[in-house]
Amino acid sequence: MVLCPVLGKLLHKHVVLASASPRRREILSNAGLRFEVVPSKFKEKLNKASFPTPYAYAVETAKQKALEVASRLHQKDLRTPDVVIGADTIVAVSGLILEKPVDKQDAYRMLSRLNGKEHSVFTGVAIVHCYSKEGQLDTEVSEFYEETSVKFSELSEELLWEYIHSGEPMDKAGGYGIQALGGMLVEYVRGDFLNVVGFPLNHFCKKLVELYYPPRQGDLQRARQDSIPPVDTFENPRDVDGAGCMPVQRTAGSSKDRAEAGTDHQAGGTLDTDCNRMVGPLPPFPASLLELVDGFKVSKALFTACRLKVFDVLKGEVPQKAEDIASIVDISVCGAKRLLDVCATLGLLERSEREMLNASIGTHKRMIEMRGDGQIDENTVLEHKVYVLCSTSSFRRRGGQKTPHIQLPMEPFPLFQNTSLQTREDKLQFVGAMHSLGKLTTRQVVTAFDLSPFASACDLGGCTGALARELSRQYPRLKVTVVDLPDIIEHVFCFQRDGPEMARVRFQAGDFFRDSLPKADLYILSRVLHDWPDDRVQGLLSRVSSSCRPGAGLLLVEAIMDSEERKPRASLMWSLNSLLQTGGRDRCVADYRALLEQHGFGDVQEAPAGPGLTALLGTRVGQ
Ligand SMILES: Cc1cn([C@@H]2O[C@H](COP(=O)(O)OP(=O)(O)OP(=O)(O)O)[C@@H](O)[C@H]2O)c(=O)[nH]c1=O
Repeated sequence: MVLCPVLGKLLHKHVVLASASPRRREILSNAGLRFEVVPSKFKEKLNKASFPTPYAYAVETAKQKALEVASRLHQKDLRTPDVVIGADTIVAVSGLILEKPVDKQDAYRMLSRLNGKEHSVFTGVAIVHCYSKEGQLDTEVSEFYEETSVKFSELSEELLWEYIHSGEPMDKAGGYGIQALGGMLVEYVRGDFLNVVGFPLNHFCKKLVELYYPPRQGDLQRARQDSIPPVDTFENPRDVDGAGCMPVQRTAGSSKDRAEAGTDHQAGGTLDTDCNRMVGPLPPFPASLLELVDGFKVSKALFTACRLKVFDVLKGEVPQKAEDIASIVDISVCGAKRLLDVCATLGLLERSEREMLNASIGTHKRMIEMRGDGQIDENTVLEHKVYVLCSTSSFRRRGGQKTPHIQLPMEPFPLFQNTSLQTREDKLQFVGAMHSLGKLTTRQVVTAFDLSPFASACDLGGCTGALARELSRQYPRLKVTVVDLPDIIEHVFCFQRDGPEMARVRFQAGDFFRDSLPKADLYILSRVLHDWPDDRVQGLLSRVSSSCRPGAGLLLVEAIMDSEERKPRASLMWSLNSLLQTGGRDRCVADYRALLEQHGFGDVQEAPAGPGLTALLGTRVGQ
């Protein structure tokens, strides 16, 4: 159903309907929108004569209603909503604007004017997005109106009075309610019926599409004027979590469990009767695609090594140590080791013991240097933000000091403070990339161990909830809390479609280094620790450990290197990446085991968790 994802955009937002109209409430809740009702106190007394058209008046009134509620909630209750919806319905006939009648005589005057004539019903709507910036309310208002033509039959005086005495006209614009007794007065309607009732739902959905899925150039030509455009700009609906399309072959589980697990009509595979988990074929892992995606990092590493003149340093026959190379080319030892590791894996350098030898790239070096030396516009050729980060300067010591480690801002993870992730589009692209990457291995990660003994889980740094959704799907009794930075949680609605399994998933915006952690039986740190240097990892694990009761679990998932000698290329590239972005580093299994044990987790088990990933599960021992 195409409309669902549009309203789904508001799913994880605090939406307020600034209206006392029971009709508006019904129309929107019937459509599946979740919202709070806070009637507006704005007095509908704008000077009608000052508006060029009746609909301009309705739109302005709708806007003022919504803004009044937004600022009241912000000031008094200190709970700034994300979105406030305001609406105003008026009837326009022969240049006159009719609102709600003040008494029966007024209703009679209105109905008499409409008698036997065609009139217009306008509803103005304002969608106000609210942001709290340093205690101040900031708003972005989107507004529109819808017009519907309504024709009344010739009605007798007796009928009009009978209708007025029914009481129905009193709280309705123009003095009638088309959805009830007033329907008998109407000969025909041209346009959106719900617009007359009080809320133009169809236009509202189109507006949301416009706001949340701005059309791309090509789409504009394809989209028909009167249609709701396709809404899968971010993801193909088939690809949206919970929208798997393989038929279910069920072997066990009550219908309640199935409903809770969201397996009906949705996920592929079968239920494993032992632990209620879904089993079944996994989609193929796009290894070669990922290699292509990472291709730019490989060439960037090569260019960087060229520009730093690493190959010149190594052109003699004498092998050199990473420490010496670092000193000659003036980069940190840590950065040099990783860069040299990558070069060795790429066959650009030969390694002997802990030293490096030049390989045979000499004759091609000029060409490589030219390509890597400003001839390519990094921003235009490869619009990947990490690419820009991987510049030579990132490897250089800051301020000429001999620091043992590259210094980068790390308080907190500078995700959206990063200059390359400033616009909403950039952020969405980044969060989308993390979401898609995470989704590739969620099934393997959550089934690496049987997690059914746990009743609650907390996925720290769980991003858009891809893993949480799979956990909930696989373990129908598990309640999952996802903790991530507000900048990420804000975008969850773009990537998560509502579904039964999401009913047991909760999102908590916060910084896991600082804010208190939710209580849970199982904590998960999936592909988190490699992003951080040792002191931060120690701090985080100690916080997790003190939140755990004895018997609680800690699941670590990482692209763990086999050993110092056998490092898969992907791990090395990630290692370089996390060094440049957050100062993190890769660790081997023994390192992670030691970390778990040091923080009170025993009985550490190890299992593969998808291509290149290893999962470690430790159990908190008694204090
Ligand atoms: C023509 C027509 C109107 N209405 C109702 O008329 C009120 C308009 O007044 P409003 O000022 O836009 O809204 P309100 O009810 O005062 O609520 P609020 O949004 O708080 O100002 C709304 O209720 C509408 O449904 C019907 O129920 N059926 C109809 O056929």
